[in-house]
Amino acid sequence: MKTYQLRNAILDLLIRIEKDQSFSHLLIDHEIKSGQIKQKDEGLLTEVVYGTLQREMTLDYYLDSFMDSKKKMEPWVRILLRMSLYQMLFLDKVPDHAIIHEAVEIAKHRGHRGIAGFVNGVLRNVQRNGVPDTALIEDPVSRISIETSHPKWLVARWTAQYGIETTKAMCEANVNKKSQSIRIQPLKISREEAMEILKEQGYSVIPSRFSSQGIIIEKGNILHSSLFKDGLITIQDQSSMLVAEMLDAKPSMEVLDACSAPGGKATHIAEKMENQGSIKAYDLHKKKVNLIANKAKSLGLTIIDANANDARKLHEIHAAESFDRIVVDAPCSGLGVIRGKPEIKYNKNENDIERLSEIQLDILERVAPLLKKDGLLVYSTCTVDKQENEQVVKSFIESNPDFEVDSVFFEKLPDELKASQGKSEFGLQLFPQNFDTDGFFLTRLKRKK
Ligand SMILES: C[S@@+](CC[C@H](N)C(=O)[O-])C[C@H]1O[C@@H](n2cnc3c(N)ncnc32)[C@H](O)[C@@H]1O
Repeated sequence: MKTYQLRNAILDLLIRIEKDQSFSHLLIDHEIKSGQIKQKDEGLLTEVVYGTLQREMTLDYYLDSFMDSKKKMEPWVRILLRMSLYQMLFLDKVPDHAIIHEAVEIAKHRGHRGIAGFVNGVLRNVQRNGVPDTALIEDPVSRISIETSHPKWLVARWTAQYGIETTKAMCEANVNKKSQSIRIQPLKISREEAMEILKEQGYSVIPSRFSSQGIIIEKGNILHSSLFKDGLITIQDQSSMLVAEMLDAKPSMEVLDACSAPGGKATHIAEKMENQGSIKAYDLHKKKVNLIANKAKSLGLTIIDANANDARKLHEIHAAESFDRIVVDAPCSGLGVIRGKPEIKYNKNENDIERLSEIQLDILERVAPLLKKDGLLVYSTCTVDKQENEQVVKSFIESNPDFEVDSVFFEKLPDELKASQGKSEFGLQLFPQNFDTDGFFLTRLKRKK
């Protein structure tokens, strides 16, 4: 694919993401799987699409200093300017003059000579004069907001919860790359064998410190590995692997996964149970239930029974005290996975957090009676917001005195997490800046005897 066509494809993707409010990672995966993009171009496509989205507010701040903000502009022209500027400022793969030349060509074909001239003018201006110095923004919250492209309300909220230094580190981590991680299917392959094969296939890999099944991919796109195609591994963030590690489900146990799709944690738990016992997996959305069944099938796991249902209604079909283990991997704002899904930071608001925290508590309250006495329940989210995490657990414990945060949970954590900044009496908060993981919260509750 010529670079001009590649950049046109990138522009198309960015336009679709903005117009349809689509998830970037799904569209990128779809584009790559469509076979339209050469393997050698995948890296650049992914980098420019993610990078442009990640840095959108910063790029707009720069662009607005070169343009009359009242000038009406078609949305695709701004997106073209953003992606060109992103490449000029944050990538050193292509010289500026080539980036500007291609942007002008695209503008000419999509629009007309006038637009091409405008695009040329703005980008040449940046090339000549550089961009404004954000260090001059005095208010620290506004500065972090512009420099790391996070909405101001979010920076202010995190600052109130964690302080300015942690917030700055978190926002900076969110605009930088994270390594991919995978989990082996231990009933089919050992971690050592998988790592050997991956090295032979040209990947750079290291073992995860958080799960004996985890491998971190430092270089290479795992979607192309035969291990993935053969169902020997599954893609999962290291933080998510902690859920099954901490659930401590044994073969032959009865397990409930109340919010299960697409089945990342349910399949991990089934592997830990050596595919013996039973896992009842539910998700509110019917069409997502297939994802659980397909994932289980591809990994050769048969103990997962996946069905559509509302976690808040499971007491209608399951008797009280019928499960040894329960997982509530709750629907959440996703503010911990901004690195992989940058649109989240622009689309979510404080009302969403409020609404979600009520749903999370409701799910916990309704599912909890299904746990046997002395049983364990893991509550987790992929967000860093205290209201969805610590606050939910605190409220739950206050109104359910037969449950307590299990002290053994803290003893079982990997050593470096035991001493980590995110530990509190309610559980463990992982931040994206600390261990190359997603932002993730988990805790383990025990039902007293
Ligand atoms: C964080 S995701 C779960 C991820 C999954 N545990 C995994 O590891 O692959 C939360 C899931 O909860 C589902 N959900 C939302 N509200 C629900 C409800 N009231 N009952 C059951 N599932 C719900 C969503 O459809 C979503 O798939």
